[in-house]
Amino acid sequence: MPGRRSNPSMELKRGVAPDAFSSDSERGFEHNAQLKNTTVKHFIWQDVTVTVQDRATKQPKEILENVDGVVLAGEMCALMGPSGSGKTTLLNFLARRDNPGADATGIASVNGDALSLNEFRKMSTYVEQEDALIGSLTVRETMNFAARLSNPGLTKKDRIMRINGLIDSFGLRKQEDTIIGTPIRQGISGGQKRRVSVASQLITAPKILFLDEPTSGLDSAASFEVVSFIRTLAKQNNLIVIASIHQPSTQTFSLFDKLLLLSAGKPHYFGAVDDVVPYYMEIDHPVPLHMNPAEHALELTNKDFGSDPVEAEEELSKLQTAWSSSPRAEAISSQVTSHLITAGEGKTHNSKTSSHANFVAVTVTLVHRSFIKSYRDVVAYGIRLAMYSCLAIMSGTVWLRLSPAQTSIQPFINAIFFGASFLSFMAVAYVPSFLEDRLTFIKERSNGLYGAAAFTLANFIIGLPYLFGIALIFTCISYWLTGFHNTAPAFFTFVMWVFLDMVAAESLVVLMSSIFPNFVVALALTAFVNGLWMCVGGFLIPTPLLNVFWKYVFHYIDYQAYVFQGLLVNEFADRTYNCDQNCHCMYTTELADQCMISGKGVLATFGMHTGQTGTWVGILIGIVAFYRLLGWAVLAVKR
Ligand SMILES: Nc1ncnc2c1ncn2[C@@H]1O[C@H](COP(=O)(O)OP(=O)(O)OP(=O)(O)O)[C@@H](O)[C@H]1O
Repeated sequence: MPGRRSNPSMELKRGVAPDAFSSDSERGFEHNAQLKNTTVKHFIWQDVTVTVQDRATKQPKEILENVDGVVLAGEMCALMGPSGSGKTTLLNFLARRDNPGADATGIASVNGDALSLNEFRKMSTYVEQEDALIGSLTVRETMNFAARLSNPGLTKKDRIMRINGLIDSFGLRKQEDTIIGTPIRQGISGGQKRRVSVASQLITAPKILFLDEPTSGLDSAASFEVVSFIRTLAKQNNLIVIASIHQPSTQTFSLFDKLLLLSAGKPHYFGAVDDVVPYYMEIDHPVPLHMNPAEHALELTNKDFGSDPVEAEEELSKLQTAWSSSPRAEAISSQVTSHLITAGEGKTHNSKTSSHANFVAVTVTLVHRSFIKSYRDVVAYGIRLAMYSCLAIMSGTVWLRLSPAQTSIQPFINAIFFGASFLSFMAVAYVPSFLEDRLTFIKERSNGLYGAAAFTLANFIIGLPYLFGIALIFTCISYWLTGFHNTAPAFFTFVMWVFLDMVAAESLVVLMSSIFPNFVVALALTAFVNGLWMCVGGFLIPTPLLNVFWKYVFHYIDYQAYVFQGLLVNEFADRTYNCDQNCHCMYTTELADQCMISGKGVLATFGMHTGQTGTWVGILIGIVAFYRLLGWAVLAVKR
């Protein structure tokens, strides 16, 4: 119907919910058949109580007390309450997400069934408050990767159909090829980002949708728009939506069907949004004329800023008693109980068609996604490539065209040490990029998309070609400028050592940032550890002189030491250097009578011998594997 096509955002600004103005075909719902919920009739929770240990008194403290609720298919329920009232705690309980340090009791059931976590995860999804989107991907790519990660078994045709349906349903057609946005590249708006977040979670066709503050950070027009799109989809497909929400405008509030109002962990209202005004009338706290009922409810339950805390506490207690003793609360309680009793007649069956995420397919998808990110996002590798190129030019021009004379021996050694340790040191530039990827991983793992193994493997694989490229460019620039051993095998051996050095340095960054996922801490500790490796690596103090503690505890596990040794052997093993005109030799070797110094003799002063390159490469690969495996274990265990 081309004549009727309307611009959703314009309509929304005029305050019309999307379902009121556009047909299914216009908004892409004909592609969304898979979203239809035909199995889940209701979602119920009863007597939900969550206890934590009070930090001050060390006594158990209830942060949620006997909360009940029921949401039927096609309904949207808002969780509201002042800050700290327990909204997130309840949402986490309902969505069966971990809340470390909290003990929870109560029932949360789908059609009255106690589903296994696996079954429940398949039919529900949780959209976090903060968007876990990758800034350098376009809207369509984001949806595509979400589909591939959550449902690797889906055919390409089905995947494209689902994506098209959701892109249309969420009014993102015009932005489908726009990137989400990075700190240096403008992308889509905040409201559109929220829509992409929700849409990408819906690709798994969940029947129950949990949203943690879907409108946070948005202005009221954008909030209304986001909630409208969700409502339309929920109504069209009979989905259950439960969303915590802060201070909705009257318009946004009216898009919800039900409200659960909490204060200090206790219920203050549960029921239809339309009944909020009558309820407050019944308890003698009528909503003032022209006032937003949501605002009124929040004002009554928020006593944080009252002048008299004791009076405020009493007032709150009266309001809570008014609710718990009201016939409405009783009706809800019996409705919940009756739903639970009648359950079991029609057991829930998971209608989702997705197969279990296949490890190889998921890893390939993650590598593909990281690849796009790595070439579009200069922070990931672009800046580092530029930095290492500058470093190579600097190193090559500082140690410029060293002659094969004995006076060049020390500068050669210095150039090797500088190259090996500074390259390792500068790997800290990878910390921000890894922390960003880790955050995406944490959020996607919480939604059951993939685990630490796939993430670790993909992260390792995607780094290799870039690190090899950096090693090659660094060597190409600096190798001949400095005048290192001029043979092809020596050149490629140099590339290999620089590459292995960078792989090990990046693995260390991954390990440190996994243990301490904080930018400053990870950066400081990685720099500290690299500083330690520099000290005990054999250059600043020859290994034979290093005291036993540092030698036996750290030197042998120092990846920089193997790189330094490898590069020294590569440079000196097959070269000779001229002594001065008077045949005074700085190093006495077997070639002294020819007024020359053998490179092997130089190595001997460092306590090094040739013929061990293979062993050192093996050890270095072992260290890389150790860092990566430990990093994987940390990610797997730490939640
Ligand atoms: N694991 C925990 N250990 C100790 N206290 C906790 C824990 N989880 C939540 N709390 C406390 O319980 C209370 C409710 O927290 P919750 O995050 O659910 O509130 P909220 O309504 O979502 O708040 P906001 O709107 O500010 O996000 C807060 O006082 C919080 O500090």
